[in-house]
Amino acid sequence: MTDLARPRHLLPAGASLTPPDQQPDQDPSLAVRNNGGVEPSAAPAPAGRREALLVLGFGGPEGHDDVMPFLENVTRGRGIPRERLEAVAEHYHHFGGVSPINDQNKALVAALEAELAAAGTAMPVYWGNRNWAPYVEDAWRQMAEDGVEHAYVLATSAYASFSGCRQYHEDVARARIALELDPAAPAGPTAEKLPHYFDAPGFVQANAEALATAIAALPADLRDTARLVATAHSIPDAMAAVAGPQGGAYEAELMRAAQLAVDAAAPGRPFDLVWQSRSGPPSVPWLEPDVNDHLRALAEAGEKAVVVFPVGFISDHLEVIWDLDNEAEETAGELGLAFVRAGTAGTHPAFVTTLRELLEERRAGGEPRLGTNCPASCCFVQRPARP
Ligand SMILES: CC1=C(CCC(=O)O)c2cc3nc(cc4[nH]c(cc5[nH]c(cc1n2)c(C)c5CCC(=O)O)c(CCC(=O)O)c4C)C(CCC(=O)O)=C3C
Ligand SMILES: [Fe+2]
Repeated sequence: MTDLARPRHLLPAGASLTPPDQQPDQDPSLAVRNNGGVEPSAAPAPAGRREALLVLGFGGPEGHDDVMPFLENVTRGRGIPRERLEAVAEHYHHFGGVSPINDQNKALVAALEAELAAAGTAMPVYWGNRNWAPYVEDAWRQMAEDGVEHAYVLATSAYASFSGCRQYHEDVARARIALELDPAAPAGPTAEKLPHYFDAPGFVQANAEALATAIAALPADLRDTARLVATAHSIPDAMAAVAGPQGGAYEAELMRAAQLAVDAAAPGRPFDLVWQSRSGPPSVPWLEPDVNDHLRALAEAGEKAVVVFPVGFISDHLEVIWDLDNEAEETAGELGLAFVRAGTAGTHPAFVTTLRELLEERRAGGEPRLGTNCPASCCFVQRPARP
C-alpha cells in the first residue's frame, strides 16, 4: 500500500539546492544543472531515442481524509499559519474533499495523447504531481521501468516564479535523485522542461475566446462598459522581485498574456491585473490588490459590471471555483456589480495544439527559451529548509 502522506522532498544532505551565490558555477553551461537536474540541448533529438512527455501538475486531494495531509505537503516548511490551512481545508471539504485539478490534468493528458497521435508523434504521455498522488517520483520510476530515455516536462503553469517554474524544476530534480539513490532502480530518463507558454498562440486564443464568451454573457447594456479584470495567484513580493533572470517576470508575463487576450477579444479596451488566493502570514507582503478589494474600489468608482478572467491559471481548479466563483462573486453581489467569470484554457484544442508545438520545437533543437534553460539564480527564493 502506498502511504500517500509519506514525507516528501527527499533531497539528501549535500544534494540540496544551494543558493546561487554559493554555487561554483563560473561556467555558464553548468547553470542549468544547478537549476534542477534538467538538461536542455540545442541539438535536435537523436533519432531513435525513446522519449516521453510528462505532465507535471500541482496535485490535489481525492477525498476528505486527503485534505490535511495534502495541505501539509504543499506548505511544509513554508510558515503558513494554521488558521489559513484550516480555512483552505474548508474550501476543499465544501467540494467533498476532492479537488477538480486531478480530473482536469487527466483530461489534459488524454487530449495531448490524441493530439500527438493525430500529428504522428509517437510518444507516451505520463502524469505526475508535486503534492499528491500520482507523485512525480512514481511517474519517474514508471518511465524508467518502461525504458524511457528522455522526458519532456510540461508544467501546468505558463509563467515564471518560484512556484510556477523553478519549483517544477526542483520536482524533477527530486524525482531523479530519488531514483538514483535506489540501487535496484533502472536508470531513469534525462529531462528537459518545456518553456513558459504565457504568450503561445493557442494559450492566448483559448483565453481570448473565453473572455469573449464571458463578455457576451453579460446583459447587452453592460457588455461594452464592463471592467475587464485579469487575475492570477498572488505571490510574496520577494518572490515576484526575483521571478525570471532580471526579476519581475511573473507580473510582466501575466501583463503580456492578459494584454494579448484583450487585444484579441476586446481590442482597445482597458483591463486591470489583480491578485487572488493570497496565503502566508499577514506580516509578509504579497502582491496586491486582492481581487475582492479591487471589486470594492471599482464599485466605489461607479462601475456597474465586471468580467473576471483568471489568465494566471490553466484550468478551473479549486482556487478558481472557490476564490472567484464563490468569494469574488459574492463580493460583487454585495456591491451590486454584475459579475461574469471567464473560463480557463483547460483542454481547448488550440491550447493543446500549442503545447504539442512547444514539444516539437524542443525536439527540433535550437536555443532553449526561458523556463527550459533558466540561469541558476532565476526565481531563486531563500526558503526555510524543509524538514
Ligand atoms: C504562483 C502560484 C500558482 C500558479 C502556478 C501553478 O499552477 O503552479 C499556484 C497554483 C496552485 N495553488 C494551489 C493550491 C494551493 N496553493 C497554496 C499555497 C501557495 N500557492 C502559491 C503560489 C501559487 N500557487 C504560494 C506562493 C503559496 C504559499 C506556500 C508556498 O510558499 O509554497 C496552498 C496552501 C494553502 C494556502 O495558503 O492557500 C494551496 C492549497 C493549486 C491547486 C488547487 C486545487 O487543488 O485545485 C494550484 C494549481
Ligand atoms: Fe497555490
